[in-house]
Amino acid sequence: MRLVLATRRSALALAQSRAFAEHLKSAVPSLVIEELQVVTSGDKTQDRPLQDIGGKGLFIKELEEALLDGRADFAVHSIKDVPAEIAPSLTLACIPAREDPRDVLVSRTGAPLKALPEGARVGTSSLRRAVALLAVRPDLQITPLRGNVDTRLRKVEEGVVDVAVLALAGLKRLGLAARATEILEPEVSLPAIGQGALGIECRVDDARAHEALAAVVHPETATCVSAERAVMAAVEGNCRMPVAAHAVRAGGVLWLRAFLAEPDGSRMRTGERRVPWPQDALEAARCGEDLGAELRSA
Ligand SMILES: NCc1[nH]cc(CCC(=O)O)c1CC(=O)O
Repeated sequence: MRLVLATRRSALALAQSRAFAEHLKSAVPSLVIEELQVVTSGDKTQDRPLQDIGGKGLFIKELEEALLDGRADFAVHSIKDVPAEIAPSLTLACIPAREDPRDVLVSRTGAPLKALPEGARVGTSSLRRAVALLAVRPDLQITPLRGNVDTRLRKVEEGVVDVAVLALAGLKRLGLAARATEILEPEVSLPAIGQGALGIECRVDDARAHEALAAVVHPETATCVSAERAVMAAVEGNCRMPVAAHAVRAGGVLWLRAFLAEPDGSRMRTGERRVPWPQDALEAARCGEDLGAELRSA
């Protein structure tokens, strides 16, 4: 069987798409995977904060078009970039095992968060990361920092910022984990919804793709991501609201933590749920919906 994989062209997108393709091929040896590289709207506007560009799904729209017009059979996304609602004839058929979901600091001097000098410039365009770090270190100066992982690392080296906040998963996939100077535990920086996980999207009615992708579904990750994404849907999360949700399996329990704040970082409210491990993704989603509704109305 032959399937065409659609991917963005950034170094990170190619690394994770190719690693996923290898993983899928080892699970389904008869599979031949071809790669289709697609440029998305999100890739064309590296210099502006995403929340100013507006619009959801900036990193997936053109990939979805390739699926809809049959140029590709499945698309590999960082599920963090996939909005709550996707095109009706498309589905997230597969969530494979998650990479480390934590954020990290890359600081030029190597100083950890606690030891950064007063007023240090922290590069991040993520409202979630800004809110989390300012809660611990209100003196820090948050500076917008977008672009691919290598661009952001370079801005630290050049001294444009003193420190950048990145996803450890992205660094690991690029073989750059050694650049992290501090891992931020979820207690300090609660990961983004779906961080570290991939989402594989295909046509609802494509039985061949579904059958192949089923071989690499990771049920535990899928359950956690389902709970996290339900928080996003319930708070009607858009890029202007700092929002985080992170679920883990702790023995027989799903432990879901989340926060929501106003766009200016004020009124940060946090919440959590510990429920018996859900039977399926739907039950996990109900838990996330419930927590999201609580945060929204708080
Ligand atoms: N915001 C962009 C983005 N989307 C996905 C990742 C990599 C981490 C992941 O796969 O969740 C990154 C980079 C980052 O946040 O540093």
